[in-house]
Amino acid sequence: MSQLFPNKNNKHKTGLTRELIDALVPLFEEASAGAIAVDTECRITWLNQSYAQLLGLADAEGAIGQEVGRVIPHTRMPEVIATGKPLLLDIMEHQQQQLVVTRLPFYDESGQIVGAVAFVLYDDLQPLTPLVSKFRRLHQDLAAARKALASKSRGTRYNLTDFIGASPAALEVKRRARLASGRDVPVLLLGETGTGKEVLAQAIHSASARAEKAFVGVNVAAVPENLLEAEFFGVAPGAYTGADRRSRDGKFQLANGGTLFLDEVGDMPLPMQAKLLRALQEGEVEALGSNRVTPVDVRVIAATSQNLEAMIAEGQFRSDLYYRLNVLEICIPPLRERVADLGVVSEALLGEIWDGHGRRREITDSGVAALASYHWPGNIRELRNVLERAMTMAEADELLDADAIFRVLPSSADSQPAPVTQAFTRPLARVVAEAEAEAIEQALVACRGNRTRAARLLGISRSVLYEKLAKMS
Ligand SMILES: Nc1ncnc2c1ncn2[C@@H]1O[C@H](COP(=O)(O)OP(=O)(O)OP(=O)(O)O)[C@@H](O)[C@H]1O
Repeated sequence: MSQLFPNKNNKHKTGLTRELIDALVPLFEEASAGAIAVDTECRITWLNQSYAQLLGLADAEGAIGQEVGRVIPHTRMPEVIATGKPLLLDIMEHQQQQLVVTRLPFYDESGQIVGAVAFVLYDDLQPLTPLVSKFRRLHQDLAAARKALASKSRGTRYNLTDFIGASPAALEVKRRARLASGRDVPVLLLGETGTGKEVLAQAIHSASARAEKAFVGVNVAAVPENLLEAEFFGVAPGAYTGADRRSRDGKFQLANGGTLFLDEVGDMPLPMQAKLLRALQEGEVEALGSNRVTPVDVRVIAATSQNLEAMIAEGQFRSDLYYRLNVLEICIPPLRERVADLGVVSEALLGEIWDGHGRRREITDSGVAALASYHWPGNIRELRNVLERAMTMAEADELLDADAIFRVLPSSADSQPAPVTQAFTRPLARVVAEAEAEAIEQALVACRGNRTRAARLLGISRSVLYEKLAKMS
């Protein structure tokens, strides 16, 4: 006697009997838009007339004995036969129409699969539109949430396109960052505060072979000296007496397989420098209070705004650690040295700020020129604050022009670069080169980075401008 469910070991007395099937199949057949049955070799044993019509067949008889995949290319009947499991609700494409199908396996009394039957429940998805679009929306939300979660668990928010800038200096930074992504070597990022060292570290990780693994950042300057070792190498269970006897992973273990970002590495005390060097040389760490070493595989990206070479000369930084960290060095220039980028960076930042505030603002050329008059000791972080203040202070729909910028710009007295202590007389070629570089930068600012317009303004050809820019970088 055939059944719709297996009856192995006689445990399930509820398998559908032939009588029930005989009663149910006509009911289903009548209610559905088509019905089909196949044997264990996936050959069609039965096909009703309405399904034959739906499939565009001249008659049902002609399909009997044929392999089901030849008649219905997207069928999943072979899967039902292979797994013995029903597919209760599925959407199947057939000649550009979508059919809602239910497929059930058929068993004999001994629990052997003998075939499968399928019913087309709907051949018109119109009535299901609200359900289907809700499903699609939920699906999209799920995919977006998964993506956000994955990048959060990896600890990164930025990739290389987030490092804004098109000046020769910025392009060189990006070129070196791309190089760093392709090589699994330590990187040292040098730059003043707010120049984007963390942005770049994350971008390098995101474009590297370790991208799917963790990016773990630690700001050395922010961790009290006596906690640094535990922070880096973790704590074994029971290492401390008192309340917290549990073990805790250190940043090295958390970053295993991925990237460890050591921000403000110049602030690391000498004893900790020795321990870090050992961990990097040996590729293993020992948790505090443990006598076991654990192998770790981390790629280190270190960053500092300090002059490490001067610190080495003063005995404040270990030269062996410096050479270990500085396999590939990337110097990020301060904003005042790439004023040609002020326009594009401001526009990008205004876009970001706008996302948070709901009001879009544009900056005018005179606004950008006003920004160029400032020295930007806090670099892009400071520029962001200034633009945010300018946006808040501006009248509704007011463009950010020079007036709007000067209203919020710190006074230039606070920001003048340190006086240059140079001999007054300098070689003429140098003076000319500096004047030329200044003229080019001013033209680029005036034209908001548009090189064709800048070249026209300078009265030189575009190719000569490119040549000069390449020499300047
Ligand atoms: N080139 C850039 N393009 C776009 N945004 C940038 C860029 N550089 C920095 N920023 C923005 O400026 C802020 C500071 O960047 P980040 O934290 O990477 O700087 P940092 O050099 O690591 O600073 P610090 O040394 O103070 O930690 C962030 O909001 C970042 O998004």
